[in-house]
Amino acid sequence: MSARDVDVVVIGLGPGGEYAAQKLAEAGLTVVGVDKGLVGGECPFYGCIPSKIMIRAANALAEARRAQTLAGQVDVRPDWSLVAERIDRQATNHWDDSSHVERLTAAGVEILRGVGRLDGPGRVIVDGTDGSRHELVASRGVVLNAGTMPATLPIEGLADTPYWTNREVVRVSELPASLVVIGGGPIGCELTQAFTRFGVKVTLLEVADRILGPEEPESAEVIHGVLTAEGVDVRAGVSIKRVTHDGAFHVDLGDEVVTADQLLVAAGRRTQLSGIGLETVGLADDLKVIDTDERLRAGERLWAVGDITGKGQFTHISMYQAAVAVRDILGADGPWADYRAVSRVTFTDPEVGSVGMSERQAREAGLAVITSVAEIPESSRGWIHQAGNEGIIKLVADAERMVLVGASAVAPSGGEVLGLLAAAVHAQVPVATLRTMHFAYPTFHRAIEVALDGLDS
Ligand SMILES: Cc1cc2nc3c(=O)[nH]c(=O)nc-3n(C[C@H](O)[C@H](O)[C@H](O)COP(=O)(O)OP(=O)(O)OC[C@H]3O[C@@H](n4cnc5c(N)ncnc54)[C@H](O)[C@@H]3O)c2cc1C
Ligand SMILES: NC(=O)c1ccc[n+]([C@@H]2O[C@H](COP(=O)([O-])OP(=O)(O)OC[C@H]3O[C@@H](n4cnc5c(N)ncnc54)[C@H](O)[C@@H]3O)[C@@H](O)[C@H]2O)c1
Repeated sequence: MSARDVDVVVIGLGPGGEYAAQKLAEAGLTVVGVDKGLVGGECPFYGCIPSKIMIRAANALAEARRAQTLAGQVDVRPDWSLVAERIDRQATNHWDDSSHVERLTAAGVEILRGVGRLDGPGRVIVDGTDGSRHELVASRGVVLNAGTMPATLPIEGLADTPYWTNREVVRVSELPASLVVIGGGPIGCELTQAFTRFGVKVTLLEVADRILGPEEPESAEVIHGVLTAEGVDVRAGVSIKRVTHDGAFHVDLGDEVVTADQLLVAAGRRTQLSGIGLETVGLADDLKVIDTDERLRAGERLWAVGDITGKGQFTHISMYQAAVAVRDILGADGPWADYRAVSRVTFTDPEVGSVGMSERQAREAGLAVITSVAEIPESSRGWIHQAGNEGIIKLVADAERMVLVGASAVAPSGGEVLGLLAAAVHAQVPVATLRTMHFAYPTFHRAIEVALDGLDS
């Protein structure tokens, strides 16, 4: 078969690949997008969107329960079928990617369904799911957006059990009475709280000495406390020896066995780069993460975007990087990638928003660090809010330049409060300037003013 000439091939149409393919086609380039699964990737079908629909519903239940202490009796009878139906019909269209395909096709992107692999600089072979085979030569180059899969854990017995990952949990139509969650990262914490609020008895197992390891210890402490108060059995520092299944799951912790109806493994992600032909473009064939420069270039006529770049496994990172790669491919003059002020939100309640460096990272970077923490319940808005007012604002400043290099906002709508702090870190606004701001009364973000005051002490 003779190779076909195109301008760009995008392998993997997750959020970043989808964005790049659409923008490049709209700019007039000949673009072929390749995906072996659902066009749109993890976020719309198995990640952000379905999980946030669960969380929205679970938070509505929590607010209804809080109403009892603030406003009067409420009869709360959770009904998961509303959540399952919303995910199935509204969010994923029964896990059908037609709307994503139509959007790309309308922009002029040709979609090939199948496995794509590199076959030299600018060259791609696609083994189509329909048995077809395509050889493509991309004159501008290839954008790689191969994304991640749930990590598999080498725990004895686990692989022989029908455990859930994020792929299965988004399809749950009936809730179990009890659930063990392995992994206290964002997925584990978000889903633990959502299921708990729907009445599931959840045990959360974390191997590290605390949940939400990369976040500030103060943030993790708030979430640990909230989950525990809601009835979750949170165990940090555990070592799982073995898992068995006989209708129920039995998780052996050495000195104790935890039993539940279902098991969710949310212990990180793994890239899927083996067999993708990295060695044909001069890269090692066993890479777990692909190194990129500030233009997202990974090699000759090769750009890499998204989870595979190791710069943060977030939809907004993937799309940010895709925009940078598109600028480079179209010959623009930047701006190029800058990761100083990456923001992220774990959508527990309270939400954990953070931006830039943690205190630990700032110290490890050798900065002259000063920090300050303000308590949300002690703010006027926190006091008014009462039930569900847990949270903190933590600021991390470089004392030499007196600018914020990192911050956390753990609060009701903490992800929204974070916006102000993200702008401050991104634009390196002097602390002195932030202190002259008007902080509307009584908002949650007004607690930032208190934390700014604390930076002197
Ligand atoms: C439960 C959960 C909740 C999450 N919540 C959030 C959130 O709230 N906010 C947030 O920012 N992020 C969230 N994330 C993370 C987010 O989903 C990912 O960071 C995001 O999808 C970006 O991934 P990506 O662009 O690298 O590619 P992915 O979305 O992983 O997509 C990669 C695509 O590449 C395809 N592919 C792979 N290899 C090949 C190949 N060789 N040939 C052809 N196709 C291939 C796959 O089929 C897939 O469609 C969540 C993730 C999970 C699992
Ligand atoms: N709101 C968001 O933006 C959001 C939500 C969910 C996921 N995500 C993205 O998806 C990624 C994957 O999420 P995740 O929570 O699966 O991964 P993670 O890597 O962030 O956390 C996994 C957790 O599992 C623990 N773990 C690993 N092995 C274990 C074992 N054997 N026993 C017990 N605990 C174990 C780790 O110590 C860690 O705390 C995240 O890093 C994040 O970037 C983002």
